[in-house]
Amino acid sequence: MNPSLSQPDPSSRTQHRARTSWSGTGAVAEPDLERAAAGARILLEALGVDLDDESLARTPERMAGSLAELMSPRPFHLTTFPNDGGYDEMVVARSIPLRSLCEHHMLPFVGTAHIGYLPGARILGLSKLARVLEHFASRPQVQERLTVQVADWLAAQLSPVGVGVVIEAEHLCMTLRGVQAPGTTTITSSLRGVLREDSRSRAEFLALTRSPC
Ligand SMILES: Nc1nc2c(ncn2[C@@H]2O[C@H](COP(=O)(O)OP(=O)(O)OP(=O)(O)O)[C@@H](O)[C@H]2O)c(=O)[nH]1
Ligand SMILES: [Zn+2]
Repeated sequence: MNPSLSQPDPSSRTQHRARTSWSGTGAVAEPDLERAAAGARILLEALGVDLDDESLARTPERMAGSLAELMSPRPFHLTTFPNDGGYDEMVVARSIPLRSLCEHHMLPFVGTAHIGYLPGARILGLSKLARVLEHFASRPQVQERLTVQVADWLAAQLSPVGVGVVIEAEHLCMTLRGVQAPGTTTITSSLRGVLREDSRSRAEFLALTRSPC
């Protein structure tokens, strides 16, 4: 397991690598783009696509590159600051855009996330709430696991009093194909600490994720 994702780091900046190698979390190894393009060519031809057309000639390479891009989290460092002011109310980043890849169909799911926490001794650089989402979204995923991974990571890295993650997403495998239920979105949530145990804190967090700007 990548130690930077499992252990709180005493320093305020922890580098998070773009690629990870452990199994069971949807993480992927370095891509072999040449082999991926060859595979995409076989797939498209088997599906009856004519790749002789000039416009499609490089489609296998583009397809391989696009999928690899959706599985490539950008590296980021964790930045935290001492909570000198003793801030003890909720910090919530709302409507963070999300794109990920359904691990069953390799089709995108897209939506928004609301991520918040009740600070303890340290506060988090705000952009890191979006960066950690992007980190775990950039791999073949299921929405439930993504939601839990973001909450677990924040709980482990920040030791906050509470953590809340709500994700609402449209799965193209459900809206464009298969059952074809356009407009359906799926909501998942993961709460830790006080946000899970205290009904008023939970209600406050969930209200903040819903209230108009
Ligand atoms: N729980 C969960 N299921 C997902 C997610 N993304 C896709 N799925 C579901 O994964 C399931 C895969 O089921 P299968 O029956 O093997 O696949 P399928 O025959 O293509 O199913 P249909 O989509 O119903 O046509 C489908 O029900 C998808 O809706 C997710 O993030 N979480
Ligand atoms: Zn799917």
